[in-house]
Amino acid sequence: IYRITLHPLSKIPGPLLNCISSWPDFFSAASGDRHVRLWQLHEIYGPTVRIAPNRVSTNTIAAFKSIYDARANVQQGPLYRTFIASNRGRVDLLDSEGEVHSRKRKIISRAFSEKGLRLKEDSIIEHQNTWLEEVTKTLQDGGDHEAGHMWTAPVNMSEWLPYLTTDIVGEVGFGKSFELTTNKRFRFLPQAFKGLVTTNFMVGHLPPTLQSGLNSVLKSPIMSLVIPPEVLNFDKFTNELISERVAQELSESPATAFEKGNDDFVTLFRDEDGGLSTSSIDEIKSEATTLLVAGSDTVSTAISGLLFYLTHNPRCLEKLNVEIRSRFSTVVDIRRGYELSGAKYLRACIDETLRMSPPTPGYLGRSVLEGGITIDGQYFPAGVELGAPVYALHHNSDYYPRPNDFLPERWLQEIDGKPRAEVISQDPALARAAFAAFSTGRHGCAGKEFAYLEITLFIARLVYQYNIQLADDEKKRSVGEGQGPYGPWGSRIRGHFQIQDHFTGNGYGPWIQFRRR
Ligand code: HEM
Repeated sequence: IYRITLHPLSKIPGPLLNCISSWPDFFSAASGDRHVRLWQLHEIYGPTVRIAPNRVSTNTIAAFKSIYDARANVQQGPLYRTFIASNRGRVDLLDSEGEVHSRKRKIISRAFSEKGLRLKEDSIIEHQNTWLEEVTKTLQDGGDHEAGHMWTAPVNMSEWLPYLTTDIVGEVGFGKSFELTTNKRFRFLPQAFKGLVTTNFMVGHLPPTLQSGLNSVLKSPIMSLVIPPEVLNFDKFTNELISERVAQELSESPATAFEKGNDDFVTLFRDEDGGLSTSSIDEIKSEATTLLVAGSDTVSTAISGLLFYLTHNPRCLEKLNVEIRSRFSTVVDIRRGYELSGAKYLRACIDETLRMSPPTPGYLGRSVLEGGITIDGQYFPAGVELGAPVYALHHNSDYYPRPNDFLPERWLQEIDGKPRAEVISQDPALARAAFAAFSTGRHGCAGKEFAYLEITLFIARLVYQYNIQLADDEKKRSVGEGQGPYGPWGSRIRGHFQIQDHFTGNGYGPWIQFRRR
């Protein structure tokens, strides 16, 4: 009764069950569809909704800016304590606060600086070339180069792209390619990432009393009896990976390492004297898990989504083909620089994909600190959890007219030489302001520029060299799409790439075929 009468959040609208118990939000998180459920709640209850006794969701730009502002009076919410627990009590960049966070962030940001990106470009391209060679090796049954029938067999992007993005993050982050693309040995990794985030996401949404109990269990060795084998293998894998890389690093003087252009996370964590102390090594281990997951899962979901939307919207694919094929005269020229950053339609397609099916689609909760915070004119006291869920913001029709249509044009000032206003009633500045795919503020994505580079190079080099199409097999064509008129509200549109929200989001498909131009 207290929770719906005298509680400081009692005036905030929301379903009665959510206001009195944390279980409905837990079940929503466990289902993988919490992002859609939050969108539904905003459609019903308006911009501010109480989604659990002590948890509020908002879907306005002002709230998004205030909650995630670098100086906002908040800290990472309870979910992040579960991340710490499952990382054996070690605190990493994503879970840390204050000075610890600033120091870690400074180190990790060096990897994604202008110089860092320049150093990594060759490696990204090399991995993408290997991947393309591998997935285009098998022609469809009856395929015959001579006869001009050269479509490859359909390839499941959400199975194959994680191999590529894991290879890339391994190479640039830890100086070691895992070679998932060409070798089956480490192909358990993407499943392990998924298992780990899904478990953490569920535990992190249990009612508070149960959660703190389970967090202690997560830290204890007894967990190794119940943790799925691929997650245990992952733990062993990161420990061995870092130990091996550290031994190699220590065999080189700091000057040699930097001269050789080593700028992975191991080199970056050297202290001012060039040493690598035991605490730094422990710190690298704690960062490894986050970086491997944050840097691979997200990018593969983004590229899968983009291939889904391009093959479902032939008009957009055609425009993109024309843009890329007319800007470059050879694939070798497709690198960072003026021509690639001038490919505005490509960037608009990427942003529209990240809007429609964001790889981190959900509610990134923040706990209000002593002194409280005012959001959209409303005061929230210390202890309340606040968040502006990415998917709900991205489908808010006040900011994005026709929110379920894939319209890259909404991001452009000029469309085919005509002022944008004549083509679509979308203010690109408003679209930009409500864009939350990478979040913002102190914990905003550290790898944003790296992610754009990876996706841009991949798509530009792909469409320059290949024609692509959705699998011609009826069953495979529908993988990844919405469920049609009988599916749940918010998941019905066939042309909408569906994702599951487990903190990072995963999709299924699309199955794509390639044909060399
Ligand atoms: C399309 C791709 C990506 C998307 C949509 C994305 C999105 C995000 C979001 C929303 C956050 C904030 C999470 C939170 O507040 O809980 C975040 C944080 C982070 N991301 Fe990304 N990310 C992407 C790619 C990458 C890549 C490629 C890397 C690195 C290789 C990376 C590294 C990080 C790190 C280290 C953080 C934590 C930052 C901090 O807490 O200070 N991300 N990302």
